[in-house]
Amino acid sequence: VSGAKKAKTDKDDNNTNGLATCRMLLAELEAHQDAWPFLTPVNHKAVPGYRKVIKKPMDFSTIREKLTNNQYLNLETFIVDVNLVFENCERFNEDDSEIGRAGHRMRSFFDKRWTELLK
Ligand SMILES: Cc1nnc(-c2cnn(C)c2N)n1CCCn1ccnc1
Repeated sequence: VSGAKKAKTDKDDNNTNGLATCRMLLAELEAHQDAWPFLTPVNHKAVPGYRKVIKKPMDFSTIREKLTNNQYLNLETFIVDVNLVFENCERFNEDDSEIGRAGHRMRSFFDKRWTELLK
């Protein structure tokens, strides 16, 4: 029937809810040379104090899992989790430390990229 409403899928509309942008941004984060501290969950059994201090652990593999399981409503909810990775890092690590510096470099890379993509 002409004019029948087609089911809306994000394949049809360019980048519905920004999920294609999320996939692009996450791939860039995972590939970044300073991503190494953030690729997998912090092993809280091996890191004294981590579980007590960091109430909401987050890392890039968990974000990847959530994206794959369609757990992000839109770009905003994705950005909340990415920023959580960097907030946790700043809370637990000295600015003047290997991991602390990696976190600052990753945060400024992410801020630059998503603002570029959203322009
Ligand atoms: C992320 C992150 N924030 N703090 C840590 C960490 C892990 N151990 N210690 C003493 C920390 N301060 N991490 C995870 C870093 C994961 N890592 C460490 C070496 N290779 C990966």
